Amino acid sequence: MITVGGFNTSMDELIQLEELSLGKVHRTTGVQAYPGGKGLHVATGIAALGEPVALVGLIDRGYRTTFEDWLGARGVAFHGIEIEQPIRTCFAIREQSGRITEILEAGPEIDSRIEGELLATFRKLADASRVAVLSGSLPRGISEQTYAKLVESLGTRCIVDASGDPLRHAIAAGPFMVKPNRDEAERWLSMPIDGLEAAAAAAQRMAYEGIALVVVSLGDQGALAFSHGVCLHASVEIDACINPVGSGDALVGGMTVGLARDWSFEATFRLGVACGAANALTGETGFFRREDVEKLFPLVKVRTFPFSR
Ligand SMILES: O=P(O)(O)OC[C@@]1(O)O[C@H](CO)[C@@H](O)[C@@H]1O
Repeated sequence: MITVGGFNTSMDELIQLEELSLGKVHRTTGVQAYPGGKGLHVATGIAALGEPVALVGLIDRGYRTTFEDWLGARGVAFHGIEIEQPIRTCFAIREQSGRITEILEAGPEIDSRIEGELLATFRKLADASRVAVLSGSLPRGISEQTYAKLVESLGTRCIVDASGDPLRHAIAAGPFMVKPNRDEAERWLSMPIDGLEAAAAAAQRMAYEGIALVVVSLGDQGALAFSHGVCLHASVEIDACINPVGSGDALVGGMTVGLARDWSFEATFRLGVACGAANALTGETGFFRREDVEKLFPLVKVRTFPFSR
């Protein structure tokens, strides 16, 4: 089994507009709402590839049935820790041009009792798993060291996809894999990442902190992966980018499956990049079709990135 900690669950609203102009009144051309949060997308991606997966996250009474039904239908065992306050809403505004603007609510503040339940549930499941994933922002009220402490205390290989201080602390704790995007890697390095060379340098520096596998996702430039002195670049062309929100989560889901199956570095990375691209082919946020992944997998161009510093 694989366990995903996607503690700060959300309802994701995808709002479609002709064009966004700051300070103006807008009328929508479409609105869709989906259960969301980075960890939830990672878990549904893992399930879509056929691996048993559990997701641990917050839930409120109003949305419990929606989440359980939605996740159950996708093959994810949901361990929702119930809170009194509503879970957060995250908005993605998609303009006709395809440009996307995200507005993310911080979410409810939780107390020590809920934190205890959340972490105990995650630890128990993760300890019995082949791989554990910690993904997304932490709920307010939880220490920024939480991911780091979990990484240190678990006997399972851990993958962390986070940002800011939770990422910084987690990197210092030495998880098996981290997957920052360009912005997150820039914040960690306090330096701009203006191309593949700089992304490779960032990945190498993270790896030197004691991380076996570092992947930096770079949007339409693909992704770079660094492991045991080898740097790979991978990308794949797709016909139309419909909704790229959640592509990083899909990449993490695919790589988690590759790791759980003990695939090679190259095959694991290829699967991750195929999943990330497949995610952009559907309108639903953080969702891909397995058949798209199967079509894209052989088309992903993976090459050794000539890099030495
Ligand atoms: O605040 P977090 O957890 O870091 O990110 C939340 C979020 O942007 O991540 C997903 C897309 O990757 C969406 O479900 C959600 O809106």
